[in-house]
Amino acid sequence: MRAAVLGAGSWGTTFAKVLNDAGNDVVLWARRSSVVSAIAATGMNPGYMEGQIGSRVTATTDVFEALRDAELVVLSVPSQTLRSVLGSVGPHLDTDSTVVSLMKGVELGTTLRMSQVIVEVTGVKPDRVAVVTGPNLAPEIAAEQPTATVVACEDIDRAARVQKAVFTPYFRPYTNDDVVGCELGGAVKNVIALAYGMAQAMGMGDNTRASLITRGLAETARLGVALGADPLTFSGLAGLGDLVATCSSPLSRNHTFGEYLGRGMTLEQAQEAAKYTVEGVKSCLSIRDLARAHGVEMPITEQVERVCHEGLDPRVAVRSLMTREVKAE
Ligand SMILES: NC(=O)C1=CN([C@@H]2O[C@H](COP(=O)(O)OP(=O)(O)OC[C@H]3O[C@@H](n4cnc5c(N)ncnc54)[C@H](O)[C@@H]3O)[C@@H](O)[C@H]2O)C=CC1
Ligand SMILES: O=C(CO)COP(=O)(O)O
Repeated sequence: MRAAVLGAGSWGTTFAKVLNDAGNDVVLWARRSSVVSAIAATGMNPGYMEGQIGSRVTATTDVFEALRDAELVVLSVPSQTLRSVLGSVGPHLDTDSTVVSLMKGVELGTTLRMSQVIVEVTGVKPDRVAVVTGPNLAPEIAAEQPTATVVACEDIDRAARVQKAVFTPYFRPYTNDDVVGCELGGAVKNVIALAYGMAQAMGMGDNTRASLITRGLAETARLGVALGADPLTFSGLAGLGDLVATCSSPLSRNHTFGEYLGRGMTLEQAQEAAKYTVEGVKSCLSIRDLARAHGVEMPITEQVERVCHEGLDPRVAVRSLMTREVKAE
């Protein structure tokens, strides 16, 4: 297949390598010409991925050149920038191309999931949009460590075609037709990983952390079910799998950012220390709004939002969580 990957950050670059290794021709779109020059000269994208991206991958700053004849159009930019990146792209998509979202966020203001933003801005039908998500820390995949993932699409035949296109001995994709559940699993786990990082930095132990993962999954599933997701999705790779990987890994940017906040940094200080995409910091607001709009209780998400955006001390957030009225599991 011919694939375009828009966004040459950590995951976009690594996914270009996966596509290369699965036998596809790939054009990687980067905003900065320095990134394109580095890839042309060395085959690498230093600062975003270790090692060679692959001989079938070329890079360009011209988005229309990247999109030409692309059967797969893979989107991997920070969630809150997707709408502007897509602005001029719609008319340049091939009529039967598949648009693949790698992003894990919910748009601020609209509370739309990334696949919904794609449909709204480009006009493609929802069954042409696939989502790739799961426990997929990019540095581990770049090192070819065995990883499973999910390709979710309403059109299961299309999901199977994407599955074939990204299947390598180190990257094992499963199909799923629950786009809503898979996307929400990916977005909410970033918020729970912020809480987990805070708890870890405050010296809290394994009971606390297991409680956060379990109750975090419970509130994710509650929101998912309210929005029409299959509850089983949350016990799979896009739910529990990604939640465990992101919460427990020092490679996770959300986990690390949570640690900064747990050590007492302000949001601004943490942002100064972390010059990379931390989706949960913005998505905690949109996910909270989405939950409130559907009458769904998401207490961990509510407290993470208050720590991030209202300056609440994380210790006070923990106390608020623990002293809520008791109830049935
Ligand atoms: N890094 C990882 O391990 C994984 C990341 N993801 C998701 O993939 C998405 C992309 O994340 P990463 O590649 O990790 O982020 P990153 O911070 O490594 O790279 C983001 C890329 O987007 C570009 N960018 C930033 N603002 C832009 C704009 N306004 N217009 C166009 N391009 C812009 C940056 O120059 C950079 O190339 C996120 O939603 C993230 O949650 C999903 C799975 C794994
Ligand atoms: O989504 C990820 C792993 O599946 C990456 O998580 P971070 O964005 O926190 O690094």
